Amino acid sequence: MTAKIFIDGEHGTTGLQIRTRMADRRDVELLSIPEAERRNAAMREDLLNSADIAILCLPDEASKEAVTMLAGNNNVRVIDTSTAYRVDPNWAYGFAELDKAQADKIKAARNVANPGCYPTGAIALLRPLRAAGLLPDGYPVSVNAVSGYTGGGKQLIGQMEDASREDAISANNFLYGLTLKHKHVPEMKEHGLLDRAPLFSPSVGRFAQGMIVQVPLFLEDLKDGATIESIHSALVAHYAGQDIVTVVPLNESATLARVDAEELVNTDRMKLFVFGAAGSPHVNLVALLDNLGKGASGAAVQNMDLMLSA
Ligand SMILES: NC(=O)C1=CN([C@@H]2O[C@H](COP(=O)(O)OP(=O)(O)OC[C@H]3O[C@@H](n4cnc5c(N)ncnc54)[C@H](OP(=O)(O)O)[C@@H]3O)[C@@H](O)[C@H]2O)C=CC1
Ligand SMILES: CC(=O)N[C@@H](CCC(=O)OP(=O)(O)O)C(=O)O
Repeated sequence: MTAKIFIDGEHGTTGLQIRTRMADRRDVELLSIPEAERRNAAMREDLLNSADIAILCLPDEASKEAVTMLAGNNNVRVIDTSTAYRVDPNWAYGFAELDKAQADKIKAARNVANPGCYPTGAIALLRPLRAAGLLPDGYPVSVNAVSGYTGGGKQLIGQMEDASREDAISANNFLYGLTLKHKHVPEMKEHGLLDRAPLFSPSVGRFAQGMIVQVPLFLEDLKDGATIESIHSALVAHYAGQDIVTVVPLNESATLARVDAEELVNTDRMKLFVFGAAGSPHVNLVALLDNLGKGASGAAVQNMDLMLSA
């Protein structure tokens, strides 16, 4: 039996990429809304309630509205790509590699909150170190990141690509979130198992897709005896047995002169690096991903596949 999938927001950036990923699939039937009707609430409600899985690719408020439209219908499972439910205990967090039990939680879940792009990188780096006891309580975590401009959806894409717009952005690289209150901070804290909110500073570059997330650490403030090798080993052990998140060997990362934010564009994978010289007091943890791949649409399709495999 083919599963019926409705992508609410299918004509937006994340929705379109999910549609593209499903284009050749015979095991799913895509229910579709014409672009001109994308905000037609009655049509959306009808399609949402006709699906086996609804994938919400909408702003937070519209996602909440969609969930309300599904109230009382126990037949529809939901994957939400917005920020609305990512720290809600009633929703499974859609990062399958979070720990050994998470993929099964997603398989069995009625509602799945797809992770944010930046948190995917940050949590991937931090959670294994917290779980292994290497990152002590109270450690002041900083997360610095750069995203391709598609991370800001249709609005930012227009501002970056159409110089004739009144609100066009001419910068090639800019910092934002300057109040340090980005909507992804609670999610990083919760699923990174942190006891203090991380200091998160995001930025955007003039490239469409791609992302680098950095977490610099001072070894002398970690658990006694923590080294670049023990940190790397904790990541390797955590991600053993799957092929979506790769931990780059230390001898390989030691030879690199640079990390290209676009290296994994149009893939659904993520690479993790541990940089630093032997004997140095500092390490820099780095996650490399496509903000629209493992950071959004690729993860949504991975979660859908897990749910369909239940
Ligand atoms: N882009 C990325 O890298 C990532 C995005 N996300 C999340 O995915 C969600 C979608 O983002 P993104 O695809 O980037 O955004 P876009 O703005 O590109 O697309 C959103 C789509 O939703 C539609 N929409 C907006 N409001 C409503 C509404 N009330 N009813 C029906 N449709 C509506 C928009 O229509 P219209 O054109 O009329 O505005 C548009 O088609 C957001 O929650 C975002 O935070 C998550 C991870 C990464
Ligand atoms: C470059 C850019 O603007 N990025 C977005 C985050 C993109 C994303 O991950 O969306 P979610 O919030 O749904 O996770 C931002 O900082 O608001």
